[in-house]
Parts: sequence; structure tokens; C-alpha cells
Amino acid sequence: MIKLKNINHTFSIGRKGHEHYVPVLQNINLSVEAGEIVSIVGRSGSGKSTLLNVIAGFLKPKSGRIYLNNKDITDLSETAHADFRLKNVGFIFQNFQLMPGLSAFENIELPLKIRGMGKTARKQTVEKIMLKVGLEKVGDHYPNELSGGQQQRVCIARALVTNPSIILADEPTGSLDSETEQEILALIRSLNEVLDLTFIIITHDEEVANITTSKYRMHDGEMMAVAAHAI
Ligand SMILES: Nc1ncnc2c1ncn2[C@@H]1O[C@H](COP(=O)(O)OP(=O)(O)OP(=O)(O)O)[C@@H](O)[C@H]1O
Repeated sequence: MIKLKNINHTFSIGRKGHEHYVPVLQNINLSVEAGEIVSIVGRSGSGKSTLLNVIAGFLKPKSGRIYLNNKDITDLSETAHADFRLKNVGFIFQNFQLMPGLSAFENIELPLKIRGMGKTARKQTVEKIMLKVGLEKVGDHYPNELSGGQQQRVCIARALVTNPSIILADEPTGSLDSETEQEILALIRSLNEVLDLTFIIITHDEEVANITTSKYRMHDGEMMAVAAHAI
């Protein structure tokens, strides 16, 4: 489903004329099959977010190829990439990134509005997702009227609502207490099982890495497989 082939990336640091180049991704190869939950762990600065940005198409690698569902997406234009993301990829963030002026329902509905879906279909789709993630009672709450766990559920529902084939998650439980973390991890597992959704999760947290089917560790821009086990 996702294949990274020999991905390399460097950032240039410093003023023009005095810049130096820091290799951040070095010869990364990764293959993620449909229905997997993959975690990428590693210290701060090891290149995890850069890798996720490359997979998402926000950052073009200096070299290497990226395939999603057998389609080479490395050289898509920005517009084509944005369109591709809207149809195929959902995002979950550590700090939720919800729109503060929109209710839970409206936050989840937003990607469907952007896609031009009609009002009745939107309502049906959002209500179905809200039920799936346990938000049916708080649709009219604004983000500041929700707990951290509920906000993360809204973020997850918003990621799911366009029916993506893959979810990219950046520290999805980083802002949650340990009990809420367990609830969100259980939700991710059940979505994976029921919907056969694929997840790539970057995390510092070994608890998160424990629910995954494959685990990789980044170290100074290099990646190695740590373990693979059935959940
Ligand atoms: N836009 C940029 N320009 C220059 N250097 C960058 C840029 N973004 C990241 N870096 C550098 O690339 C390296 C990897 O950063 P990255 O954010 O991918 O690490 P990370 O593993 O996600 O860290 P964290 O867990 O703290 O988020 C770091 O040394 C960082 O300083």
C-alpha cells in the first residue's frame, strides 16, 4: 500500500552563502501493507516528523520514490498532491488542530464540505462516524467544551470521515493522561480491525508502539525495523 524507496533528505541550515547541509533522512526504505498499524519511534530530532511530512507529500525528498496504492506520487504537483491527500489520507495530531469556532459536528463535517458533499449526505456521514468513535452526545460542543480525549476523538473522526485508506498520526496520545491514552489506543485498534484501516504512527511512547503490528526506530535519520508481531 505504501512503499518508500531509498528516500534521502537534507535541510540546508544557516545564512545564504554560509549554509551547511544536514542529512535528516538517509536511505529510508519502508513497506506498509493494508491493515497494518506501524509505529515509528525515535528520539527528538531523529527525523520522524520529516519522514511523516515526506509520506504525506508536504515535503519533497531530495531523492527516492514514494508509492501509494502502487501509484508513484513522488512528483505530483502541489495541487494534485492536495487532491490525492483529500481522497486517500487522514491526519491525527498531538494537539488535535480543531477549529475553535466550530462545534465537534462541524469540525468533523468540514472535510466533506470541502469536497462538496450535499448537506443531507454530510449529516448522515458525520452522525455515523460520531457513533463509531463515541461522540454522539457531544456534537454541539465546541472544542474548549470537550475533554482532551474527546477532542482527540473529534480529530480521529475528522480524519475518518472522508474514508481514507491510510491514517498518519503524529504523537496521537502525546497530550493525554494515561487512562485516556488507553481509550484512544483501544479506539485506534478497533478502527484498524473493523475498518481494516492502515495507520502509521510516530511516537516517543512505547505504550503506543506496543499496539502496532510493526515497529521501526529512527536514529540520526536512519531507520531500522525493531519488531513485528501480531496484535
Ligand atoms: N525546516 C527545517 N529546516 C532545517 N532543519 C530542520 C527543519 N525541520 C527539521 N529540521 C531538522 O531535522 C532534524 C529532524 O527533525 P524532525 O522534526 O524530523 O525530528 P523528530 O524526530 O520528529 O523530532 P521530535 O520528536 O522532537 O518531533 C532535526 O535536527 C531538525 O532540527
